[in-house]
Amino acid sequence: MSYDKELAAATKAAALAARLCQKVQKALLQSDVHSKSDKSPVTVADYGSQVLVSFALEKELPSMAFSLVAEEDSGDLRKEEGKETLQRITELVNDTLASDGTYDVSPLTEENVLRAIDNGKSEGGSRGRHWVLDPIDGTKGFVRGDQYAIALGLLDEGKVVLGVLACPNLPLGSVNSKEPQEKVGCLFSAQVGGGTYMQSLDGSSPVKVHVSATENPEEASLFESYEAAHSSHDLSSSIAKKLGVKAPPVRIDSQAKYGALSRGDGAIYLRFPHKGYREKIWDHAAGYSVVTEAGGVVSDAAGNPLDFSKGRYLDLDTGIIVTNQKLMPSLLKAVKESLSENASAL
Ligand SMILES: Nc1ncnc2c1ncn2[C@@H]1O[C@H](COP(=O)(O)O)[C@@H](O)[C@H]1OP(=O)(O)O
Ligand SMILES: [Mg+2]
Repeated sequence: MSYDKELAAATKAAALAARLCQKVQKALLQSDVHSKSDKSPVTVADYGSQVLVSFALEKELPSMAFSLVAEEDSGDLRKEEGKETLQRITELVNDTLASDGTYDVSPLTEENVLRAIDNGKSEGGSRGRHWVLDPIDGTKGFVRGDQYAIALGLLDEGKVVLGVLACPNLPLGSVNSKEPQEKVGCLFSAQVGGGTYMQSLDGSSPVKVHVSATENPEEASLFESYEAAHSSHDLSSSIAKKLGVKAPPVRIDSQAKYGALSRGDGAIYLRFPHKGYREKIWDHAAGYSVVTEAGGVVSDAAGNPLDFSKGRYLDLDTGIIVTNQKLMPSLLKAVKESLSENASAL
């Protein structure tokens, strides 16, 4: 089965949302120290991105039954204290739609905006089709001026069948390059059985990408979260040592890690959240599709495949590990040993 139409729609939707996020991040980084500590720009961009994805998907695929599992809901915006934020989101969404020019529509009202956000309330599950969206994945990176992603996947009968990752700050060349890179802004897209493609966010033609083919951990570079609060750096350091990985870990925010891995910038991604954290499907669905279609393998720490059919959360054994097919057996062995030796690292 082909998901060409859905993939084209998802690509348009994510690229449109990325424009809005870029606008907000630029203003945020130019603002003074006082307003940098203000959390509202990221809130406005988060909601705004969700509105544009929801709006664009409905416009592009009017005949598809619409279900969206997304991170934000409109509860806070419907309260008195959310009024000003709602106004700012509505303005930003309308500005982005007008400057983009793809959709010739009259400006959205605040009620349209609230409804578009609430489209994201679906619970997902193992039946039918569900879009899965993280409107800004990696909010900490977004605020710091680093990496973040707009991550959109599609589930069909509980399986991820396509994924799009818009990474506005990811260089088109390797993240390991020592040369300064002028071109930034990548969009990765994948559908089941169709491979993974990367294009520049400003619209170059897509090129097919593959994960690294290395069988030698000494040559492999390893990705992990920038934020130590999101994933145990101690545990990944112990795993890297066991495997014989030589290079220091590369720390990147968001699902941009999956994108960079899918084109072979690194060969391993380790994610070990601290005890009690529950992974959400929108934090992995798009990245999972992009990496697996590029030839990679994604599993939990026990080697089980990820199950996206259980609703908004992933039920996992401990962590998420990603690499190529050849390295997976030795990676799993190192993960199991390190987990039993360092259980307290989580
Ligand atoms: N305590 C936590 N442990 C693990 N992940 C977290 C935690 N808090 C937030 N996250 C989520 O981790 C993801 C990004 O992590 P990283 O950049 O480290 O890969 C984001 O989805 C982020 O949420 P959000 O999407 O709201 O930023
Ligand atoms: Mg996220």
